[in-house]
Amino acid sequence: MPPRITIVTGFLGSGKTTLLRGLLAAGAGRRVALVVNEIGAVGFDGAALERAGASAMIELTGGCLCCVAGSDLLLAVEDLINMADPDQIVIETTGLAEPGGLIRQVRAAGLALDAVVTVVAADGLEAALAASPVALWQIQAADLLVVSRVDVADAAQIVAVEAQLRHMNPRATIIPAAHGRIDPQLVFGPRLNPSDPLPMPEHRDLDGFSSFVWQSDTPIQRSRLTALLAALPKTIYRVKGLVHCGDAPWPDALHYVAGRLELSAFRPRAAIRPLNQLVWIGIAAHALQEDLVAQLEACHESEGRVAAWMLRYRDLF
Ligand SMILES: Nc1nc2c(ncn2[C@@H]2O[C@H](COP(=O)(O)OP(=O)(O)OP(=O)(O)O)[C@@H](O)[C@H]2O)c(=O)[nH]1
Repeated sequence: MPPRITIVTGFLGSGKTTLLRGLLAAGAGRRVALVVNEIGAVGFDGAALERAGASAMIELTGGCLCCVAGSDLLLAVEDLINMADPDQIVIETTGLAEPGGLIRQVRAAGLALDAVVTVVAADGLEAALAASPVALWQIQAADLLVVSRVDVADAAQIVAVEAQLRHMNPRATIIPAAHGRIDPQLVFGPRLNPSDPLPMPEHRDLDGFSSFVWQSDTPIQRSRLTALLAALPKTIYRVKGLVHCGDAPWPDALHYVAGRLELSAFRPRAAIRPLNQLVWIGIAAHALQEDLVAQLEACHESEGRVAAWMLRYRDLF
């Protein structure tokens, strides 16, 4: 049997990867393979998704699949079938994807599309809608709307967001989720055969967003980095990656979404080099690259502290 396709979309940092990790960890009752599309030239979500139980995974980095011809996607789907013979293939879009383009590509390839699932952060809808028209198109294209971060949003906020979503897309089922913990049957059970996408306005060149990657091989002073992130201009919407801080042996996974920062210890299976790898995404982010890189370089630990850090943790490298 050819695998069935589910598209998981949602604006930058809305919780797509977290949802997938939750679904995989819960055991979807089927072999699930993943195509993960990333805007940045470096992908970070793959390792965590493989650990969560994906039967196979292909990361397509450096741009949005919806903006280019379908060959990359179709090759990835073919590869996954050869690698793992999955029952279900989930395509995780970038946060800036226009899902209509992908729906058309999947249909044109004769693949069976079960559902378009759009993730919306309960405390992030306003910022997403203000940042790009794509956020609304993603909501309108959904068969299922998963409202993430209900564990941190307050009850009134959740009710208000659900009402807004119902207004924007009356036909979609709305499912609340904390850390992606929902019954996989809710996502993989229904075969909804999504309707053909509405013709969307022109969507090109990521609608003014751009990205750059910053890498360095010197540990960072945590307080300086958090101060830098706290003072970021609003046009930088999403930062993600791994950093080694001078106060810890292990890297931290860094997630910054519209002013909200999360740093959490991440135990890698092998040493990570370069030590710091961050993707920066925002409106004309490339224009701020030089300035931000200079600020980041100034976050490095001093030579003396780097030497002490290397000595202390040398067995790990
Ligand atoms: N508390 C809480 N945090 C969440 C939840 N879902 C996602 N997050 C956090 O939100 C941030 C972004 O989550 P991701 O799952 O990486 O978002 P994404 O949509 O895959 O991000 P992009 O691929 O960059 O667009 C991370 O810091 C997550 O830990 C949730 O349900 N509860």
